[in-house]
Amino acid sequence: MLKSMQIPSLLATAGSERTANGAQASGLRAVVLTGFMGAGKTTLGRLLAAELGWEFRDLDTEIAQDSGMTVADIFRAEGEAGFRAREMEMLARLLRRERMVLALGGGAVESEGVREQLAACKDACVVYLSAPLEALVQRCLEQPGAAERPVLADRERLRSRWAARLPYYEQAHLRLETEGLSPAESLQALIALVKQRPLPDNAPMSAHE
Ligand SMILES: Nc1ncnc2c1ncn2[C@@H]1O[C@H](COP(=O)(O)OP(=O)(O)O)[C@@H](O)[C@H]1O
Ligand SMILES: O=C(O)C1=C[C@@H](OP(=O)(O)O)[C@@H](O)[C@H](O)C1
Ligand SMILES: [Mg+2]
Repeated sequence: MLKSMQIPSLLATAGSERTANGAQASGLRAVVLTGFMGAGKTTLGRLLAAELGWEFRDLDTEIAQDSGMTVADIFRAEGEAGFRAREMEMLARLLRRERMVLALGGGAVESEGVREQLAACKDACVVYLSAPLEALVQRCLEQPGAAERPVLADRERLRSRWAARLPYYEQAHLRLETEGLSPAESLQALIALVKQRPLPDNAPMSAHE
């Protein structure tokens, strides 16, 4: 179980080898980013990992490499259920790793098995990156390959999906609102947020509010 000040001490001297070792010594093995599509999990995850000197893993990328298919191809060939099963299985493999920043896919938390794994992983800190749905969609549409995002394509269901996932995102330990921020500003805010918000234990965010 994490004790207070362990996360702040991890990020206070982020970037050095000493930092990552110190974080390991304190028992924190991973930072996991969650939130809807376009929240910045992949973008900020990579930046945060570089800052910490930790490895960066992206659940979608790992699944694509493992299967030899794109995420869109998996949706087409196996349906969403097939993709969700792959997410659960890949998460179990990745959560064994140390000194890792992990970006989840936006829908991973829909699976109970994913939520259970995150809850059981007491030495990982889960951060929810939030923004209004309209801003998230806008960011996705501005990215190359927007048409390849299967969940984005199903525009009619987007708001209900987003609403259904919110309670799951809110099970994270920390939350960062990114609306109106650049990725660089979000990264600084992410570091500052974690530093300023010591947790008495690794209980979900909702337990502290
Ligand atoms: N404040 C911000 N934080 C993170 N990403 C942002 C922000 N503002 C704009 N963006 C852009 O939004 C997109 C987020 O995409 P991505 O990192 O793939 O999100 P996700 O992995 O959560 O779907 C990127 O193109 C990024 O540059
Ligand atoms: O919201 C979703 O259900 C999905 C989000 C995507 O990841 P990002 O949130 O990183 O875009 C990817 O896992 C897949 O297209 C499904
Ligand atoms: Mg992503």
